Amino acid sequence: MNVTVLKFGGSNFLNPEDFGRVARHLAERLAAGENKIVAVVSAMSGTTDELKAVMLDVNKQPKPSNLDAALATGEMLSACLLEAAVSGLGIRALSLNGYSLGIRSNSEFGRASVESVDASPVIAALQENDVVIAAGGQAIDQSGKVTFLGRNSSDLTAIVIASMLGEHACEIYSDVPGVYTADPYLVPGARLIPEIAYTTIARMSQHGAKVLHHRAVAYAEKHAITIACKSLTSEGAVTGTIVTGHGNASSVTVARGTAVLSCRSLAERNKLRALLDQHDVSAICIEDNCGARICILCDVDFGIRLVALKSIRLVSIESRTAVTELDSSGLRVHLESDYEQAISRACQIHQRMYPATDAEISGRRTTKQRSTYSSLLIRANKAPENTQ
Ligand SMILES: Nc1ncnc2c1ncn2[C@@H]1O[C@H](COP(=O)(O)OP(=O)(O)O)[C@@H](O)[C@H]1O
Ligand SMILES: N[C@@H](CC(=O)OP(=O)(O)O)C(=O)O
Repeated sequence: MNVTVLKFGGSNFLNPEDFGRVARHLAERLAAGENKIVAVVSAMSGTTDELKAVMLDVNKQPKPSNLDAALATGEMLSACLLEAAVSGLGIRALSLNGYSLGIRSNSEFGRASVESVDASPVIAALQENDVVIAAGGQAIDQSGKVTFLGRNSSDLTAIVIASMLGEHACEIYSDVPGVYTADPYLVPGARLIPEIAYTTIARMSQHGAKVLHHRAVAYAEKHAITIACKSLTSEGAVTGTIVTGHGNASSVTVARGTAVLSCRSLAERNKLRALLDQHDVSAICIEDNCGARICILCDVDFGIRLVALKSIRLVSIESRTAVTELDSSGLRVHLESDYEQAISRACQIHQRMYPATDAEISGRRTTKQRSTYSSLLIRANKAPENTQ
């Protein structure tokens, strides 16, 4: 069966009307001759943070499995809303979620790893429907509990589904058309990279380039899946970057909310480093004269929980923004306590890498629109537009 696999990130869903916009794009693709479509969706922009905050309001230390089940509802709702929008256009559509997708993970709640896949539920759904919608970032463990695959992990779900269906390509839609030399919302003059190697984008992603998830990129490389990074505009889909085996570019990344852990000795820090590596948590040792420190760059909550589970005693944990320059000579990480300071530093580094024109320098940073949890619920209670 010839299947097109696409993923729509939370940045595509700022408002409930956006489900209709994505549904119309899927309808156009089918009308243009595509056979079957799997659309993987993320929670609406900002929803995962809001769900987490609500849970922590109710219980400061929820069971990890309980928290995962709550976070997964963000993507489950998006999948239901897209199913409603697509079927409202008269297209046969069905949504699946962690319980029904056929993706199994281990039980490392908070950032579980995919262990096995069974394509039969998705294939059965595709036989009966033209569009199958999958809730991203979730799976089930051995005991049937839903697990969360980590922040921004819907990309991983899309690549896993493409691979399980034997496809060699996956389209990832975001609010930017592709991978840039820096976050284009923060650094004026950031340049679009038309083709980039898996290893280069994976490193950028581990250091804060959210546009693609590094574990999704690693899975794509292992299973020879080409990723097309795209954006849905009023003129249709635009492709900005293709991720394949080639392409390199210097870049600067900004990762907000990284955790700097001060250990009691170098030996303890090395032990901690080994533990984080073993669980595939990106971290770097800080080599300076300020003691034995290590910085967790992604999966921060999961990393800190691991440390607590192993009863490793720390001197302190501090939050920092990490600014990383990546070029052919390797990478350098700068840690800043002030976010605005971190952005200025990123801009300076980028200006050194890619001297900008006056127009680019005077360009102002753009901000993103975020929806709120309460407005989401109020709007989701309204009848879908196209279901008369
Ligand atoms: N180097 C980069 N290239 C493109 N986008 C980047 C980069 N670094 C950070 N970003 C950010 O990644 C965002 C897209 O990722 P994300 O917010 O997770 O989108 P989605 O919800 O669609 O998955 C962009 O809006 C941009 O702010
Ligand atoms: N629940 C995930 C959803 C996800 O993957 O997000 P996105 O595709 O919008 O980066 C998160 O926000 O972490």
